[in-house]
Amino acid sequence: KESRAMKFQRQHMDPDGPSNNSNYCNQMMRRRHMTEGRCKPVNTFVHEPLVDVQAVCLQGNITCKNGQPNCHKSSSSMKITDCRVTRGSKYPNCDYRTSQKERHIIVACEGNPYVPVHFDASV
Ligand SMILES: Nc1ncnc2c1ncn2[C@@H]1O[C@H](C(=O)NS(=O)(=O)C[C@H]2[C@@H](O)[C@H](n3ccc(=O)[nH]c3=O)O[C@@H]2CO)[C@@H](O)[C@H]1O
Repeated sequence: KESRAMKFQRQHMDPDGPSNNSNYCNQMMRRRHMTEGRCKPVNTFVHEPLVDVQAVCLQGNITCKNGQPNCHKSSSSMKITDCRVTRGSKYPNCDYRTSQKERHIIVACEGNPYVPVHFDASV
């Protein structure tokens, strides 16, 4: 069974990216298995080293969207790509808009070791 930490890495880590091709999201959402059963509506990939994203768990504590107190905001902005499903997208042919950004990320952390398990938002 996939751990929550590994699920976070499968869904949100791509240190080697970004590739500024407009098909990045169409390819990566499939490759990382987020188009099975439904087209995941929104997903962010982070293009920073895993250790840097794991270090966010040690940074500023803030409240998550779901009210839990275990979210943390990165102190610096990070290279990310937002994937958002298009209006014309029809499962199983999931179609995404690819948007490259530099944002502070907000992740929820859990466990021992205390690592990212959920991507809350970018600001
Ligand atoms: N505090 C917590 N502590 C611990 N765990 C917590 C906590 N909170 C939730 N989980 C858990 O995480 C799991 C999960 O999948 N949550 S999810 O909201 O649906 C994920 C969102 C995110 O993947 C994506 N998104 C969204 C915005 C964006 O900019 N970029 C972007 O990628 O969209 C998804 C839907 O919004 C679920 O099991 C829940 O229990």
